[in-house]
Amino acid sequence: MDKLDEYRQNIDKIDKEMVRLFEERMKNAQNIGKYKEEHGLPVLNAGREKAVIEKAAANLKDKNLAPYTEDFFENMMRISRKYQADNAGHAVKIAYFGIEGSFTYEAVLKYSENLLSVKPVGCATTEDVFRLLLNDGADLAVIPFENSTTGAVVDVYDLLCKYDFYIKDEIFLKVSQHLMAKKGVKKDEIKTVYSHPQAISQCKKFIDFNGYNAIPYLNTALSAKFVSESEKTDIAALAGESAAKIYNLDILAANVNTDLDNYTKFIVLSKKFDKNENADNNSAVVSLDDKTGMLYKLIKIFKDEGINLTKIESRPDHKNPFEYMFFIDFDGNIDDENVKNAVDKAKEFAKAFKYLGNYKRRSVHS
Ligand SMILES: O=C(O)C(=O)C[C@]1(C(=O)O)C=C[C@@H](O)C=C1
Repeated sequence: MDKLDEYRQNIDKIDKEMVRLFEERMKNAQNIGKYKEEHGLPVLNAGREKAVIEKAAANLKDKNLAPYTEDFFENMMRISRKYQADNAGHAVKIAYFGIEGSFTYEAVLKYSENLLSVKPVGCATTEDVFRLLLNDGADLAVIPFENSTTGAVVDVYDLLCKYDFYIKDEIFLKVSQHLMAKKGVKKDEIKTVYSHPQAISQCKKFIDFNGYNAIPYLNTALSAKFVSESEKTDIAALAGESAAKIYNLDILAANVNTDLDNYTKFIVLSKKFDKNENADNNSAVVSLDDKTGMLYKLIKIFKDEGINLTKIESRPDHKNPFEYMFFIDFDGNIDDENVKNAVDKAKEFAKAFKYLGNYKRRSVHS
């Protein structure tokens, strides 16, 4: 028996023992999952995960293995969470854009800190997310809406007009893009980078400086997966840190987005309108007749009710070329008398007025 066979035999024995321990661990995770469901506790416990990872690293004899151990435990607890959610009786199904490791997936995790069991369901395109919610394949949907560097995620604005869903909440996430490639690939070998068009725009300076050929891809995490599965060694992806971990890629350059304070706002969509007494922000989309002073008159409705209009974003009206729809946000709860009045008056005044929801305003620090 040569040395290779001997090492492999050792590994086989270790794996057998690991499978036994894995099964035992998963059994306990399942019990914890049941307990949490019965006691109304969320599956994700970020504090506990941090403590588990720190304890595992502290137990190492060879400290060089610390980053690998952290990776190993992070992944194991991700699997454990998924198992808990898969076994839960009442998990909230959340449709989201992308696959595990996408920024939207991170947003779902952040949102699920406040929920009991959550089953994230990944979708390849933003419209697939809307379709899944429409066809009862999900209870809620999470979708990117606006980025602090590149602005509106325009197709989502258009989909909000096409489908009749309500915005139920918003989630802010700091977005850091990293250049990542297969293990062993050097940065100077890279010629082509793949990513979502928004990520490509966010990293434009870095791409231009390095002379990369940038190819748009469906999603940041999908581009990372594509790179990990490709035979090519001159390609890289632009994606987040968790995508690098999940798809086993090396980060060759970190934080390559032009604007380092780069945030994305995600919205949570629901089919039904739920009243929320803490809600203090309204969204609507309005179209107006193409006549002098119409926008002024719309704004005046809110001013006269003493309501702060916090956003106006115009988007082309696809049914009427070179006419525009106005996406507006305004303060207040829909049960406030002045908000009700303003909405009623705006509905009467506008050519079309679609109320998009009443939810709690969050900030990049929340
Ligand atoms: O300890 C818990 O609360 C668990 O649910 C178990 C576990 C784990 O696998 O260790 C899984 C998910 C939590 O986010 C934290 C830890």
